[in-house]
Amino acid sequence: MELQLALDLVNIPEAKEVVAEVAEFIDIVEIGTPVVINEGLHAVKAIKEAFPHLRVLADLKIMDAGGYEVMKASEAGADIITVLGVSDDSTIKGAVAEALKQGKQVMVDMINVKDIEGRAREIDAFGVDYICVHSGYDHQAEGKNSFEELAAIKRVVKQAKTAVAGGIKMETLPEVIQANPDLVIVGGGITSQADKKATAAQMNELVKQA
Ligand SMILES: O=C([C@H](O)CO)[C@H](O)[C@H](O)COP(=O)(O)O
Repeated sequence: MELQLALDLVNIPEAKEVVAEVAEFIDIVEIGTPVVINEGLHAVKAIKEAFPHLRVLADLKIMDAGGYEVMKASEAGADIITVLGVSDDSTIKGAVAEALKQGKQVMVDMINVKDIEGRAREIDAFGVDYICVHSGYDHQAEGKNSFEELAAIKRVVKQAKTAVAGGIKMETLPEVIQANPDLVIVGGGITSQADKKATAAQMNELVKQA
């Protein structure tokens, strides 16, 4: 099981500071959608250059032009790029084809997908690398999480790795780990803590034991 740190509410210098603090305890660093909106793909480039040993995920949440956007994120140094599960099949297939060409990986974010099992089964057949269930900020504000959805994709996904994101904290991490995803994604659960390094270290220990 691996741990991904999501950076959402920072600029490039702040992102570098946080990653420097926790780098030894994470496998993947995510340049979150708000960071890409504010800073562009420069943020991906800056983090990859500063931390070449870490895999960098560009959370573009691609909805259209899958091949082109995967190409641009790849040029910036992203190792993994996100595409939305609600997007057209052709968008996901285009993203996968381009990622294969570039030696990169595609993660499908299932945010707001209604038929999680059915869509995960379809998307798994497209050859994506990760399928991620995700409670976004707006869902989290309504007290929701994606833990049941994780169990649902675990039932049907045969080829892709499974991932879970959205509001995961130290207190909820054991429940998440029990469902046995391949990748756990944590943003605020680390970045909002006074001691980010200690929190990332504890989370890493739990994740690696699983
Ligand atoms: O993808 C995310 C969200 O939609 C904002 O772009 C976050 O990276 C993801 O939810 C993980 O962050 P936390 O919910 O703070 O753990």
